[in-house]
Amino acid sequence: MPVMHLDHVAVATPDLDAGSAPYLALGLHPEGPDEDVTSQGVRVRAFQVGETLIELLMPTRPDSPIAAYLEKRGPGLHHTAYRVADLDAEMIRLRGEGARFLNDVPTPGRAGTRVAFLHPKWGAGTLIELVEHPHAGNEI
Ligand SMILES: C[C@@H](C(=O)O)C(=O)SCCNC(=O)CCNC(=O)[C@H](O)C(C)(C)COP(=O)(O)OP(=O)(O)OC[C@H]1O[C@@H](n2cnc3c(N)ncnc32)[C@H](O)[C@@H]1OP(=O)(O)O
Ligand SMILES: [Co+2]
Repeated sequence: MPVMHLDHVAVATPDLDAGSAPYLALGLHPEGPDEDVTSQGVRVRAFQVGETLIELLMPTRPDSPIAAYLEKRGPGLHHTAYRVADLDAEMIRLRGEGARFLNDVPTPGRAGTRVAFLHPKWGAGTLIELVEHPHAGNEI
């Protein structure tokens, strides 16, 4: 089995600057400019830690899942995301294992990725995301 990589750990925050303070103090630097991911209603600021990113997520509209999360639970850890080579194949495989995806088909994520989310009940209390990065032969 190939080793699976932790793509990112996402943290919900009402304010990217306030949410950045601990990571800046730790000596991390933002990866490029903030990015709006309109399909999810979030603005993302990413900090690289080894092969993994810490992604701060701020809601950009009231119906954003992050707005709902902040309302219910306040700022904090929101999800973990795992890198897969072929998201469509992985969704079919996991559905065969009884997995419950929140989206029927992959949706656009940050940095040209395609992503899919699994229900927190299936994730034993945590929201899990799968991420496919663009690669050769996969560009539109
Ligand atoms: C930018 C992109 C990228 O990576 O590139 C992103 O990540 S965008 C990241 C933002 N996008 C997303 O999160 C999209 C997928 N998320 C969603 O569809 C939603 O947020 C849900 C996960 C379905 C939760 O919505 P909502 O709370 O309205 O649904 P619900 O009331 O049915 O929740 C079901 C149960 O899951 C719990 N729950 C909700 N959010 C949770 C979370 N983040 N971690 C752990 N548990 C969570 C609720 O408290 C509830 O538990 P109880 O039943 O025990 O009360
Ligand atoms: Co994510």
